[in-house]
Amino acid sequence: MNAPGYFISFEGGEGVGKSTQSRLLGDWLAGLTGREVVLTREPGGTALGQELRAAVMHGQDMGPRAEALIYAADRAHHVDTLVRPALERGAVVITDRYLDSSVAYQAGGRELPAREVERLSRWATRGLSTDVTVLLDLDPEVAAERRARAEGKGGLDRLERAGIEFHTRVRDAFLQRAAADPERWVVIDASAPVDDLQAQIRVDVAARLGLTPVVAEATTLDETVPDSQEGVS
Ligand SMILES: Nc1ncnc2c1ncn2[C@@H]1O[C@H](COP(=O)(O)OP(=O)(O)OP(=O)(O)O)[C@@H](O)[C@H]1O
Ligand SMILES: Cc1cn([C@H]2C[C@H](O)[C@@H](COP(=O)(O)O)O2)c(=O)[nH]c1=O
Repeated sequence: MNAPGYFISFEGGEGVGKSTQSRLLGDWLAGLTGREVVLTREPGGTALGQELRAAVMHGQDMGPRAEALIYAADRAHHVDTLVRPALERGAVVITDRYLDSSVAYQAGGRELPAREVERLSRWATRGLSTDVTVLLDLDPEVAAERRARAEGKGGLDRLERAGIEFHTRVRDAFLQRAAADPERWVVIDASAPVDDLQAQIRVDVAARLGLTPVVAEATTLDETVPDSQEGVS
């Protein structure tokens, strides 16, 4: 565990519901734990990260190694300036994508060697791992339909343009990584409605972090019956 804080990531393809579920989980964990909750994302969780995001997703074409290095640079700066300081304050940090995205996209998708891609990110982050990673697993074609329906969605970015075979390799890479480390990963079938997914995510994340149902129940009771009203009939 990243004591004194908790570090949680959401992973999966584009449009699978990561930001929707991150927000809902953040609101719930703030109430449950009373801790500061920091919602962030990669790439683009910092001001420098937003510039790197624009370059890697909307800029000039580039080879897989340049792409991997830009994502790693974003991650290094994100961890140094935002994630680690927040964990040291005792916050719950929820990031929409982290290191596993690099292994899934740059190794699975772009077919760079997975060990090298992972080593690069471990070096960039000085070995900071998540406590829990939630994989929202969805058929890439279903996710693409969801994104197309989303209001205000512009044209496709560099990664979205990579094609169905690329996105199928990305999905398979996420599933393989999750299967290899079941203590860290929670795998959710993301085709269900938003509220059903959130209910399942809360149960699984609380269990992984050791936030037991007893704690959840006590929080609810405290909210329902404030101390000042105890004994009032
Ligand atoms: N369970 C769901 N069922 C149907 N639609 C959903 C579900 N969850 C999210 N959506 C919708 O799908 C779209 C993408 O959701 P969201 O932005 O949360 O996904 P994301 O994984 O963060 O996307 P991106 O990778 O593009 O940032 C939004 O329009 C959202 O309202
Ligand atoms: C962190 C990270 C991301 N990517 C890809 C995955 C997506 O195509 C975009 C990010 O956009 P989204 O709005 O968060 O879906 O970048 C990647 O290839 N490698 C990475 O390490």
